[in-house]
Amino acid sequence: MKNPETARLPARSTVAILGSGDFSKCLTIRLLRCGFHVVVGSRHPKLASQSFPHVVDVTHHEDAVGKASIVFLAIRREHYSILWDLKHLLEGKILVDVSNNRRVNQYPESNAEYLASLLPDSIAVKGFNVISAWAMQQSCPKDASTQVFICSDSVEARHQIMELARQLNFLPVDMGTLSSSRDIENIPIQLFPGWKGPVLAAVALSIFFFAYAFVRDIIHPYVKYKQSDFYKIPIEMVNRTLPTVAITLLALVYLAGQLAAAHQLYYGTKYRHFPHWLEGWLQSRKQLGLLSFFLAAVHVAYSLCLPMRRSERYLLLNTEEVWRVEMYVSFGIMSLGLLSLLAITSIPSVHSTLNWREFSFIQSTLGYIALLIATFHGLLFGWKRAFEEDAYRFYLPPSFMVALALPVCVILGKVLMLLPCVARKLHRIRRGLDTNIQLYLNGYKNNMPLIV
Ligand SMILES: NC(=O)C1=CN([C@@H]2O[C@H](COP(=O)(O)OP(=O)(O)OC[C@H]3O[C@@H](n4cnc5c(N)ncnc54)[C@H](OP(=O)(O)O)[C@@H]3O)[C@@H](O)[C@H]2O)C=CC1
Ligand SMILES: [Cu+2]
Repeated sequence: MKNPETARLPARSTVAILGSGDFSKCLTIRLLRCGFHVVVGSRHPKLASQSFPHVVDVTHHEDAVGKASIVFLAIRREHYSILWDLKHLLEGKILVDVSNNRRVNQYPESNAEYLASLLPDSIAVKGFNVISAWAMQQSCPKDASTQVFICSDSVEARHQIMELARQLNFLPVDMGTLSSSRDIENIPIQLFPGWKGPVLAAVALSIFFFAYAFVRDIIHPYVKYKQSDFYKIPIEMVNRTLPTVAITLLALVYLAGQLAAAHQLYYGTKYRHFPHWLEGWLQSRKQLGLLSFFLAAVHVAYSLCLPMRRSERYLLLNTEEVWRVEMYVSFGIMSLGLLSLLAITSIPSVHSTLNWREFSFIQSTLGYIALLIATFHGLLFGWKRAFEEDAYRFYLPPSFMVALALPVCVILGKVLMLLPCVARKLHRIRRGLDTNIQLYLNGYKNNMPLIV
């Protein structure tokens, strides 16, 4: 078996592409733009050449692979059998498999491993499959969407293709041996893999809080006073459910971190694995936070479209009431503002402009502050109602009170966690004061008082 060229790829070197479909066309454009020469292999070169720029050499498969040491396979896995006839021509060449499947784990082995078993004398490299044809022909902003994952059993070939990716203005990510190709092939076809748990949690909480409010605020008046409030379902009920779910999700974001800290404290080490469920929970904090943000934003929209009838009631309210309403609206807006900051900083291109400390300051410190303010928003919304007798229907308290239980616990948990830090700081300040007083007294004794 011949070795692939190890030198860096000089510009104007030739790259071959088999297949003349969308991916082939877009890859050709990118290669040309970055100074490479391209030769395309097609079953019908005459026909295919019409859709490529003139400088591209569109020819038969045999001819194309003979002209380059790197060959991109822009054909589907189902058609890899045509490579069998080119076997001797492809010996020692680097074959880049860019293919994707329609379903996760569609075949027993990954496409790249299948290719390697089909042509053992060539060098299979997996890569570029996460880039869509459309993104391929874009000029290239440097963000997460330009990452390409590359793997191969040949270290040299892998490095050579990573270098090529860099020259095409992509960000190559070294994924090691060809056994990673299955994971790489699954990347573009997973539908929101990290979102399943958080969305299920949001849906379950929504159903719970909606049913809760429905029983309390619709069924109860109906049973007790024959009063029909069903018209409240589309706006009032929904707007009662949204903030309760939003604040519960936000509390869940921080509860996971606290459980992790408790786990570490309990076992006295941070090198012990978290249980599976906690690991999953920790990894879905970003999604939980974004869902919370989304629901809070919708809650604001709903609140705005609740008729401005409240403003008339202002005339009837006493000063204390006006204060309460003003403050609860203001806290709501503030916490939404902070939540949008959290949401924006979790976008990869924004995230990458922050260092680790900045990111954790925004996501952790400001996140807790957002939770605290949102809790105040809820408390101010109904501090009086909680103590009124008719607030309890079927012995059920208003849903905002149920929803506030978890955030309050999480905030108390954080305060508990902060206590040792505060105590240590106080201790340090006191020790500092003690020494200063001692110095002062000593100085006083020696007739030279110190100013502290
Ligand atoms: N389109 C995209 O956005 C992306 C595509 N990919 C992957 O790139 C590969 C190509 O995709 P795409 O360009 O969209 O597909 P197309 O269907 O547009 O093109 C595939 C090409 O394969 C050749 N071909 C078709 N049938 C046969 C056959 N029976 N035998 C041999 N060759 C055949 C044809 O070229 P000719 O007629 O010249 O021989 C055809 O142009 C796929 O594996 C896909 O998974 C990966 C990432 C993104
Ligand atoms: Cu609110």
